[in-house]
Amino acid sequence: MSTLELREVSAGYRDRTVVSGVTVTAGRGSWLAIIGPNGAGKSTLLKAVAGLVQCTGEVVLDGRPAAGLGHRERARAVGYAPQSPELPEGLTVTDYVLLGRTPHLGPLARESGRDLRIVRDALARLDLDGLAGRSLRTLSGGERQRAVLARVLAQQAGLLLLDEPTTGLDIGHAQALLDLVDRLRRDEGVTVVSTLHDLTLAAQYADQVVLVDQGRVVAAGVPGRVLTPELLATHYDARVSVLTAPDGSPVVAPVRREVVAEADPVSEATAALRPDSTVDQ
Ligand SMILES: Nc1ncnc2c1ncn2[C@@H]1O[C@H](COP(=O)(O)OP(=O)(O)OP(=O)(O)O)[C@@H](O)[C@H]1O
Repeated sequence: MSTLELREVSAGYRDRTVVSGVTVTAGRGSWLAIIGPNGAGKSTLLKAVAGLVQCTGEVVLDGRPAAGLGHRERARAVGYAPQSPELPEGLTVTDYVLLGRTPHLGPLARESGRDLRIVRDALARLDLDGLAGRSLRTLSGGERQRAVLARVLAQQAGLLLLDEPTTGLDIGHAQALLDLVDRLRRDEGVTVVSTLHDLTLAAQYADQVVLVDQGRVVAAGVPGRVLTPELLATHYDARVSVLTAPDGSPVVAPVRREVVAEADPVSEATAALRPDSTVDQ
């Protein structure tokens, strides 16, 4: 299982750097949540760890520079679930989840009984056994999202990179998924790095939160240190209160802008026409 260290990692696209100088460590079995406003560079940072965008600095897995790992070795070590995956056409859910076993297959690339058992287990864990034979194309958004996560689980990597894993999931499936990932890290020491827009969920599941704005880490630490009304106002331009859940974790509650009642000329005119609107002198 994996410890992840990022040392001064910068990454981007063509000539544009969108992540700059990120240094952070996620210990074995820990959960690191990357938060930040839209376009801050969260997905790009995950892609840099997955080896999908060019980056400078060092990505170190269990003390070994990831750049030195072969393609299959890196795929066995790192499971990545993108935010908006492009799903291959014409595959059933089972065939798709089997793709997660690709880095483990032998030279003849035939899956074994063990691979099939792992796939069935991943499908069951994500409540997909009833959809195993369905074409991917016919799944709802939330079902597709769960299929993507089942593929990543079937990969059995020591480091999971989950980009907005609860997108499109109802609250029950979102909780079930985060609970499942939480069990994996507690029972099997899997290390989790996820982006999460739901800051309350980030506070509940992550033991370390990193706030990224314009590609740079602007705050990091335990959820209670990072999820403050001041930091969220500065970096998200958001009005929030931070409450405390019964288990002591922070709950980030948006605060609606106060609506100042304005005189409504149309209702005033209508009221004036009603017979009972005349005021006794
Ligand atoms: N393939 C790409 N080519 C060029 N620029 C890109 C590409 N992908 C992302 N960007 C740009 O990089 C910046 C960071 O994008 P990124 O997707 O990492 O942000 P994010 O924090 O994950 O945002 P969100 O919360 O909206 O998902 C954005 O300005 C985005 O437009």
